[in-house]
Amino acid sequence: MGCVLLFNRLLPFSHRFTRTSIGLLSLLLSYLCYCALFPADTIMQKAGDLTPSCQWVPADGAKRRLQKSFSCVLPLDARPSSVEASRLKTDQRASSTHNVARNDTPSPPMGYVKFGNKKLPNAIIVGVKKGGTRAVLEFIRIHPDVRAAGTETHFFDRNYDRGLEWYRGLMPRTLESQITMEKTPSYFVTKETPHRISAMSRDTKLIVVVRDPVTRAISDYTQTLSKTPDLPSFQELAFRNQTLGIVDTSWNAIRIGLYALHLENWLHYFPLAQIHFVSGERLITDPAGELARVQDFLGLKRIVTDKHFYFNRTKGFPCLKKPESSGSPRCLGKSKGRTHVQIDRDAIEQLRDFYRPYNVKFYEMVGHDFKWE
Ligand SMILES: Nc1ncnc2c1ncn2[C@@H]1O[C@H](COP(=O)(O)OS(=O)(=O)O)[C@@H](OP(=O)(O)O)[C@H]1O
Repeated sequence: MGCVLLFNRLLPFSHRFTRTSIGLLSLLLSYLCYCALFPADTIMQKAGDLTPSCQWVPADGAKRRLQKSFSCVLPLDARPSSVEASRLKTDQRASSTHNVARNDTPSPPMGYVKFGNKKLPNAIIVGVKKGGTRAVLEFIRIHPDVRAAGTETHFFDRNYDRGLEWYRGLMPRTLESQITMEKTPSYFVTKETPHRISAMSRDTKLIVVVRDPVTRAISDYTQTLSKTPDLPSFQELAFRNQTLGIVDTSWNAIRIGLYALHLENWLHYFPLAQIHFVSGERLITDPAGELARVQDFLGLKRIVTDKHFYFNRTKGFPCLKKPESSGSPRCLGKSKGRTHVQIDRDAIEQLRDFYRPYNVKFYEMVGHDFKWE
């Protein structure tokens, strides 16, 4: 400060005047460059932008408008839970201090900054339909190091032609330390999927939630019936000839349960160690135990524990406890944990006999007895 005063005294007035002019001129030039480089709409999200990639911003002050546009578009499962909300706040703090953004697009210097990058998934829940895949995804995404696409992408079975960049666009933004996940249960039974996932990355970790194939088939049928009330009976679809006990393996609800056959296809592309099997039954009786194994498999610290769950008697299933920060207890939606259609005992016994050799083979392949009897 002293130096500046001394310098000012020593300099003649005209010099100071020139120096001030140069200073003002350079300030003006910097401002003009800034406006040219970052026009308003690269900083402020357009009000009409309804793409799912719109950034979620915590509701404080002027940012509330953006949150509104987000919640209008995304399905409930895709919205960040209040746990995720507080996590995102932490993420944002972390990335602003470390200046993490190694983005595909240049980061805006201020305003509504998007943090992290959209990455291709490191781990995918590939099946099985009606196994409990939604429960696993919703439970694991409580973990601060996991972020997940809310909806099923069906990239590797129905949307493969759209390309990997389309797929990446569906993913949430993550920091370097966070794992990206998605779940699409039909992958497990789609022939092309293992090859396609391994072409994306041979390091992708795979999770399969398996459940007694007979119960799974009934659950599958119950779901289809809820959408198509004039469906033929379960027995009519499950058997070519029920008297002779000939099962119709072309019916998807039956075919999906032939786990050993589908797994064989996956093992051509992935080592068994890269596939983790969750027991759909234990997921209901001991969610914390199953989640501990999932976290170990993903190389995560065991943060999701029994403290996060309570058994909801009305629903008859484990639900998520009220997070510490805010929000309310969360159970999965009505389509999860439905009352099943009643199927006669004989048909069930016939299906048990049918699946037994496939189940035994599956237990041998994965080295675990799931005890579906
Ligand atoms: N905590 C909790 N809450 C509710 N439901 C739970 C839970 N854990 C596992 N399940 C079982 O998940 C079954 C649905 O499986 P998916 O999520 O894989 O179904 S889907 O393929 O995505 O349609 C669903 O099947 P149904 O009972 O036949 O409806 C449930 O049994």
